[in-house]
Amino acid sequence: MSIVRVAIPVPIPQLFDYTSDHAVATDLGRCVRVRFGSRIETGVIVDLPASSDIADSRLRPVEQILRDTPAMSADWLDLTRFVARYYHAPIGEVMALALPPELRRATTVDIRDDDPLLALTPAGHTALAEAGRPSRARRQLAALAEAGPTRKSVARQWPDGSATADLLRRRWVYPAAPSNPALTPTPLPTLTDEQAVVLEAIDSADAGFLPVLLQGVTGAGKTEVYLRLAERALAAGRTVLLLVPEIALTPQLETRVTERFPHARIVALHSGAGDMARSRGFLRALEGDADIVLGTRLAVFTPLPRLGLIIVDEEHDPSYKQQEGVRYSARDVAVWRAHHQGVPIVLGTATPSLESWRHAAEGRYRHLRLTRRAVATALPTVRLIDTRRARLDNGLSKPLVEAIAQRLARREQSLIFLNRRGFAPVLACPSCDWVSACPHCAANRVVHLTDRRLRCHHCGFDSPIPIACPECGEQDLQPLGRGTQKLETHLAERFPEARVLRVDRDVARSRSDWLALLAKIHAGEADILVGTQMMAKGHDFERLTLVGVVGADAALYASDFRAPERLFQQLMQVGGRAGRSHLPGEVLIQTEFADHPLFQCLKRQDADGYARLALDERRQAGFPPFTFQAMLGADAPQLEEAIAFLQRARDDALSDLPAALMLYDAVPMRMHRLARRERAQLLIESTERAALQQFLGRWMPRLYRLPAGRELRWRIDVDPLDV
Ligand SMILES: Nc1ncnc2c1ncn2[C@@H]1O[C@H](COP(=O)(O)OP(=O)(O)OP(=O)(O)O)[C@@H](O)[C@H]1O
Ligand SMILES: [Zn+2]
Repeated sequence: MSIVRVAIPVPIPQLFDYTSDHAVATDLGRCVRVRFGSRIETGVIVDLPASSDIADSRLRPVEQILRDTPAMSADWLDLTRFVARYYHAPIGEVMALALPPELRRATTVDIRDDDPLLALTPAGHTALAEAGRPSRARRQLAALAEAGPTRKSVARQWPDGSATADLLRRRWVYPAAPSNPALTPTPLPTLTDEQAVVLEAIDSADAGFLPVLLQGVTGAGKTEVYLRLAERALAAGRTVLLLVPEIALTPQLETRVTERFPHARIVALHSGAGDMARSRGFLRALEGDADIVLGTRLAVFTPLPRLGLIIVDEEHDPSYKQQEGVRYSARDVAVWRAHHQGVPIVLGTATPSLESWRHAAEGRYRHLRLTRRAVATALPTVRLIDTRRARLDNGLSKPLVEAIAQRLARREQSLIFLNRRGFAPVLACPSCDWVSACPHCAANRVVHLTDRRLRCHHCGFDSPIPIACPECGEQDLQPLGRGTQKLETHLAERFPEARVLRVDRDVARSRSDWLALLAKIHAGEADILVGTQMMAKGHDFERLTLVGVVGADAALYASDFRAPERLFQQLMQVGGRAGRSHLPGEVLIQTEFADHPLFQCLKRQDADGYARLALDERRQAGFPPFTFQAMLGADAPQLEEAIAFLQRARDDALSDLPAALMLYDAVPMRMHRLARRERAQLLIESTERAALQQFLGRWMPRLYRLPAGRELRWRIDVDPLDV
């Protein structure tokens, strides 16, 4: 009988011991079914210790070790352990997050939904030419070379057929795509001088961990650099992990990658894919049956034997940070993973996060740049329209209206960026104090005119728009402010001849909606686009030459210290959609604060200038990246209860607080009520990351033992984004 130590997806930060009569060393990393309380759970075997602290008589036997699926590799176990340690999350919860749903449910996943043709890789041909020790694998390889591309099921029937999996593992053979004449690689574009320099710099670097910040202006051709790097990794028989911030960006990228590498095995993983597809992709990667894994944040947990390169596109994007459950940053985890496996990682962006920019400036990351666009001869010109002086007609200034009219006349596209969906952010009564507040959140409900409802964008609660004020009966309720629906209506009235298309989460509800919208825009079936940040990223529309920005000022003076950084990144990105091809682009930004340094940097499109400026401010204020933070959050039906818990946590911390640490007061969160729960926070700050980590390591176990009401929930967020 042996002891099996298991990580189980429960919110308790410990591992659990079971016994097994037949566990063997190769079961390490395997999924296992165990009884936990009265339930059966799927866990992962993380250790096979010689003994347990718990008496044998009290240990339960495992129900079943799932040997049909391969064990998780040691690398993968290290990865999840690191995430649990760094983010102070229970290891079982990290594994539950990292494992795909069907594995957690222990359903069988058939990853072989086809029976591929096997063919020799260049490495296979080399191996064949070398006079190696005769082995089953080499005999099978020779047979395959002789026969030409052969179905896997057929090759398995040959005398040395059992070595087929071995050949795949060694990358001597690969599943050739079906003989489809369309599947020839697209011709390579000639690299720009700057692209060539960047590739040279990464190539000439020693093999091993190499973090690169690739700062390239919008339209500089960063994707081409990624593809060339991937090509090299594939040629060396290594795999590539490519992360993107949004599901919306995966189809386009997948197409580009497939066109470039028609014979590579590409796995796309994102939350929009079904459970089964995700599970299949994960297992294929685990079994070494994927060359390129492409996906959003969660894909960072894909097991990848022979990992050779990691790319994080739009590294500054806040969606890399998970905001619930295990609050990890996929970008930061990716950097750790590259370091752990000793491979290069490329963080690409036009507007680096201040964290990454500082790492680069101080030499920890290699800073490579693309300063010119690949196709277009110039970056768009940026003009600021001072709305204190201009008269606005329905929120639009004269220069912006004229610029749109010009584009219409030239049959080019315009994009008006307004990062607020709905018709108006609030409905108000002119006669009394009534506003369309959400009864469950500390927020107003948004007027949605298309389906005539008031909807909370935080908890989803909605109801029909009232005909009269619920408080005083006034009939003339006023929608205040402006969202994309209202802007769309105005633009359609102002330009009756134009085809106006709104692109936000209300119209693009599903992935297929999105794809349909994108296809429409590409086909030139829209003249004026009204879009939220969904439109800001990554897209490349040939005839889009004007970007107008309205209603962006609020972020300048928001209480979140990161709001201006995000605004700058967003506006640079959305502006970067203009004039990417052969037509020159123009960006018009309406603002009341045209003299603000942020807008001045935008006007010059000076991401470095902005980074210096913002970092100076952060240094003076003692904010990250000059300090390191963790946030203890608590929520409960009553605010007092949440605060009281944090207060107890704070008192506990004070007994053990190192000098480098600073503890703030327990306070209500900025949005103190969400979905009927009151929320409070306690911020911990340190000038040294290690000191913060050590403290959290001691403090967290004590937090689990603090008295707390049944309704109270708490969580820790390391490197929080919203403070
Ligand atoms: N060397 C090249 N020769 C010709 N065209 C190129 C070259 N490199 C890139 N392109 C083209 O330039 C356009 C912009 O490239 P890409 O989309 O990779 O830019 P990007 O740097 O990722 O921009 P963004 O950050 O704005 O998304 C694309 O249409 C791409 O096909
Ligand atoms: Zn709500």
